[in-house]
Amino acid sequence: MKQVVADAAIREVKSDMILGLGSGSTAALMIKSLADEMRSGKLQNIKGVATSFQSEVLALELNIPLIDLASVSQIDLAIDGADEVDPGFQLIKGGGACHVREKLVASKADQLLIVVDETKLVQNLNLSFPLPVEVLPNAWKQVQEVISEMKGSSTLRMATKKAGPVVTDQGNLILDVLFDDGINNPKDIEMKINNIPGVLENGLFVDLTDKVLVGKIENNTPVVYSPSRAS
Ligand SMILES: O=C(CO)[C@H](O)[C@H](O)COP(=O)(O)O
Repeated sequence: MKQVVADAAIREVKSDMILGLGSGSTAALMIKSLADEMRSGKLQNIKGVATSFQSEVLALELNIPLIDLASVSQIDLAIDGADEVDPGFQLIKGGGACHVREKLVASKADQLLIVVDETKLVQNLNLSFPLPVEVLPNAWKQVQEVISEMKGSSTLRMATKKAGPVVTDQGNLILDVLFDDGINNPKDIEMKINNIPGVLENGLFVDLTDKVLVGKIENNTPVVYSPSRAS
């Protein structure tokens, strides 16, 4: 499912574009498909803007030319994965702890294209997938206390192949937050969390997404569709 949706995303790319290169497993497949199209000459003069150390390393390995976020005034198209997508195309991202740069790139892009498999579509955000919140290392406990006053329970994200917490590309920590009733007003929660001292950014992407491509299995065959945004 991820491969077909990654391939479908590349069909939206045109030569001479500056592209935001997302993070995560679906975005990684998209970056590989992009490299294939560039190698075959079907896409020319593409420049990528990485959203993470992961996408930067992959693009370098695949000889996709990169430019720094600070040196571009505008990005034509950003393609990225997501952890949850609601019917209004509001998102939770940051399962890979990359949401700070992902949001910077998405905000600078003319178009944000999200690539997911069907399991990521939800009616209400945050009922099962916790909202990632990037916090300064010495502020995590204090932020956790404020979030609990907002009726959110949070856990410090721990690394799996390192003792101790996950450290982001910016050198910060991640709190994964679940609200008792999920998130019904993403715009409000996004602002309230970002207003807590010590918070750098959270994984709510509000009113940024232009199009979603969804991969699903139909009659044992992976297919892609693009749902309409609910108003
Ligand atoms: O936001 C992200 C990383 O911070 C990813 O895009 C998100 O976690 C989806 O990843 P995957 O395609 O592996 O399911």
